[in-house]
Amino acid sequence: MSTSVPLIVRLLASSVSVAGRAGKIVRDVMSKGELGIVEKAKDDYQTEADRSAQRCIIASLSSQYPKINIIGEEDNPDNEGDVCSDWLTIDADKEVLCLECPSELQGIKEEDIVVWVDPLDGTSEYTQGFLEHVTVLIGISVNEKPVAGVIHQPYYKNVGSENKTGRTIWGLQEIGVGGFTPAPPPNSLIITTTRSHSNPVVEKALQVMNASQILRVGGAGFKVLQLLEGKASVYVFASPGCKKWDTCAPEAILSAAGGKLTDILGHNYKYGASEPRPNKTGVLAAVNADLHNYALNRIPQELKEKLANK
Ligand SMILES: Nc1ncnc2c1ncn2[C@@H]1O[C@H](COP(=O)(O)O)[C@@H](O)[C@H]1OP(=O)(O)O
Ligand SMILES: [Mg+2]
Ligand SMILES: [Mg+2]
Ligand SMILES: [Mg+2]
Repeated sequence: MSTSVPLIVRLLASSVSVAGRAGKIVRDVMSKGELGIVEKAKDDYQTEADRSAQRCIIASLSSQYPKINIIGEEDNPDNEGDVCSDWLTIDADKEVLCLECPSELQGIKEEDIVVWVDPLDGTSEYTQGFLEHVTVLIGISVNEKPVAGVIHQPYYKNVGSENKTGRTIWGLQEIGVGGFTPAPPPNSLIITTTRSHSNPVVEKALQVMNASQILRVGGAGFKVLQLLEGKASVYVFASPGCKKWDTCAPEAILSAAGGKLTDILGHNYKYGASEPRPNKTGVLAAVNADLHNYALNRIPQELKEKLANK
């Protein structure tokens, strides 16, 4: 791959390709039927697909970009078993390689980059058969800010080309987004939120929204896709359950599309390598600032303080 292409663009193009390869591993594990489910903690599962997809992504990216700090959700899967040679993916998406590089990212070096990998977002839904909710997330942050990202949806049904399963959405700050058709938010207020990690505080933050509909689906990636495609207006999750790998890629793509992802108090998360992994103060996201503002102002101060002081 020509190194005349700026690093951040090459890395995004590599991430698009390897996310697709990881998505195939996710499908292959499911079709083999041996999920190898491990309960890491209460309501927190990991399957062979999570482990193998992460090994594929981290081995592929670190072989090409050895000085980038890559942080994955699954603890040290590379210590368990090797990486199959046909998982190693070093090609790069041709369309993305042609993208312009944002001016402020031209001189970025590998040491400036932290990549947050969620090899399988929506593990609960994966084990329960809600396969459309499953995504592979690769978030690229520079100096603690999410600047680019990939959401791959392994089970997306491409209408018209039945044999091609899956799609890959990407975003690059200042340049834009690709891999899908953006759509405006719905006419009435539709909220998207968790289906597998709710609690009374999460429910309270939903009630105050005065929404016409509440969609309960799995995965941070899938919810942000709903915002981008106009299926929901706001993503509200007043819980510390999500981690940096859940939100880095979705935030980068949403921001590149003109949207906003913050915590429940309206503050931005930082994505430096030393940041605490949990997003302690929840997730609030919308495809434009007006909807984000509306939702932020609907949440009562005491609920914000409850989350902030947990
Ligand atoms: N309480 C929790 N324990 C573990 N993971 C959580 C929890 N809450 C949220 N997550 C992670 O954030 C994602 C979005 O949350 P939800 O699906 O509940 O809306 C989940 O798919 C899961 O990611 P993952 O599936 O990668 O472990
Ligand atoms: Mg998990
Ligand atoms: Mg996740
Ligand atoms: Mg995961």
